[in-house]
Amino acid sequence: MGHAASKLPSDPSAYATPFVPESSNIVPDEVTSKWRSYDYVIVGGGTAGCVLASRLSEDRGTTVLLLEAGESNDGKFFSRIPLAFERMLGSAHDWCYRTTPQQSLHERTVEYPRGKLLGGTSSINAMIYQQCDPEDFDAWETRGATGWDSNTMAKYFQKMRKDGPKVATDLDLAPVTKAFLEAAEGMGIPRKQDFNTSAGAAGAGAFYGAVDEKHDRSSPATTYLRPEVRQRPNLTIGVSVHTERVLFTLGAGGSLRAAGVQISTSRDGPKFAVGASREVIVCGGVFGSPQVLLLSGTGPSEQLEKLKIPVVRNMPAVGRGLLDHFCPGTIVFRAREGWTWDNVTQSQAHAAWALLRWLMFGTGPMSALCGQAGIFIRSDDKSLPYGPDLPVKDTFSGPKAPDLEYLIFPMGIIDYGHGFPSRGNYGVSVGVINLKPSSTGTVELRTNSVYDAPLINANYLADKSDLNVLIKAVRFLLHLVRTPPLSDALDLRNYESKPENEDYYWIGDADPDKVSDEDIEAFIRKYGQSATHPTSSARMGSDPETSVVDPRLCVHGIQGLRVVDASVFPDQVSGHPCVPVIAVAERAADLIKGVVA
Ligand SMILES: Cc1cc2nc3c(=O)[nH]c(=O)nc-3n(C[C@H](O)[C@H](O)[C@H](O)COP(=O)(O)OP(=O)(O)OC[C@H]3O[C@@H](n4cnc5c(N)ncnc54)[C@H](O)[C@@H]3O)c2cc1C
Repeated sequence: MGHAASKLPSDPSAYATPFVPESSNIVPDEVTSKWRSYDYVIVGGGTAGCVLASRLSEDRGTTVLLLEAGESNDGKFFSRIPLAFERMLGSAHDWCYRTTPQQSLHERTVEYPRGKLLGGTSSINAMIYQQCDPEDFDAWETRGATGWDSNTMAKYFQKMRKDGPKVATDLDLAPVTKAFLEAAEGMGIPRKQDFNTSAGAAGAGAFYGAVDEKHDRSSPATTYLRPEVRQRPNLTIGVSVHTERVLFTLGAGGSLRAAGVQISTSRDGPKFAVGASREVIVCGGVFGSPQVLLLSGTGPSEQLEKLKIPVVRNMPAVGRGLLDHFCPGTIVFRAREGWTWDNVTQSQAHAAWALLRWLMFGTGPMSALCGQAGIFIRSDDKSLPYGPDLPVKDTFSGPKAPDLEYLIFPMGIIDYGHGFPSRGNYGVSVGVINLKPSSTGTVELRTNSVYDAPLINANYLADKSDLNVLIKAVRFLLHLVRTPPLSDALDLRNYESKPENEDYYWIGDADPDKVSDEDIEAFIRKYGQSATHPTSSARMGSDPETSVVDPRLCVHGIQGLRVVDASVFPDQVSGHPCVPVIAVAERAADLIKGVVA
């Protein structure tokens, strides 16, 4: 039964059974029958996990246990402030993953922030609210994800508007952001009032934010798990607890069934087990979910055998097919005084005043998004100045969906937020994002412990097409920033090639008609980063060789085990993935409840 008395317990003895593990992941029925048990055990209280915990516990006769490795989101001040989300990055509430050294990036490792608290990455993200392009979901359906087409997803986008994150539609914009949108319009890119309609993502406009009426972050943790939901007697939420592995029982004819999970609060601390009479639902995110599956013996057998993990089922696709939105870092353009919001990063007095305004009135820069606006275009648009015709693969979701995004930040952001222009220097920063990459990466185990981060090889730019599309995209941006009225806001040089004393305003200072592809390529390789939207490491599909879960999100060949989070995306989305993750979890809840077939 769920534990009504103590909410958000961090001691597993409040809701689980002490357990002495053996090496096998398969446990006899006489052992599992002694465990404390819930109808559903959800592994990972992140974006998707919060949605499922809320929906599945709506029926008071159903017991649900949600297990989150991080702490509660309550009282995390910087998580609440829209403009200050980056203060959460690198904190105790970030898993602080990094990629393995990337061959294409001079062996650099790349940061991979992921939320480690209730709400998961939706508690540390930039709060951009975007449903992405309807063609994304029709492409999923075509790829074998039956039942996930755009019409179906539209119903869940609608449903989440009621109980999910609140949506702010009129957030403040800096003058330079407005100038960007006008310049884009001047180049023939249609202006968008709302990215969340059936018209799709292509166009230029200000983003809506997952921000509530008080201008606080609004996330699955603050909405689906609002206080009255947390008080439900049939819902137990365990925090600061790692799920180490799923445990299985064998049924008639050797059929495998997920029986529960093994959990702990530290590497060497005591272990506990907890049973799931109906299902274990893994919502650990794009790195956490494949890690838990691999530790449970469900993954590529040769990888598991090397780490002496007993193979429960050989599943070659676990941790394969990772897709990420890659960008050449943030490109900083020298701006003139008065157009940007640099004073928030450059002056403590200004930052303090902005914070006070946010606290007292919910207004001012702190109440606005950091990534304020987006320009979504297609790399095959012949009307736009992309420069030399470099070969690029057709990875579009459909005939209208974009494959490039320009994300506008109204201040100088150097080296991915590790620095800002000094006082008196101003900047506007742009993330140039390849939305539909061809290169795929892997998530593998480093060790056989959940306390060691997995090996994440994003494999950036392995396919030349991904490099070419970004070279074209950067050249287009260099043209765009020289278009009025944006050009009035900026103070750009026009260098033909990289200057001797390269500074953080390179490559923005490059002449778009003269800079070489090689100079742009060198910039991309030197500064390239993740746009932090990885997906597809435990893909949905019908073939167990190339996918992990079927279209009902059930793990192939195992009863009572599902995966629900960004890892199941069959392909990348042409935009920001958080809202699609929530909609996927909404539909998963209906699948589990049997409301839809
Ligand atoms: C810096 C940043 C900014 C972003 N900005 C945006 C944005 O503005 N808009 C947008 O749409 N998207 C944005 N994203 C992406 C988006 O937030 C994610 O794609 C989405 O939240 C992922 O949801 P998820 O459920 O797949 O995983 P998560 O939300 O990461 O949930 C996984 C949860 O599982 C827990 N967990 C993992 N392993 C275990 C284990 N073994 N035991 C117990 N618990 C475990 C984790 O702690 C976490 O809480 C951003 C991402 C980052 C990092």
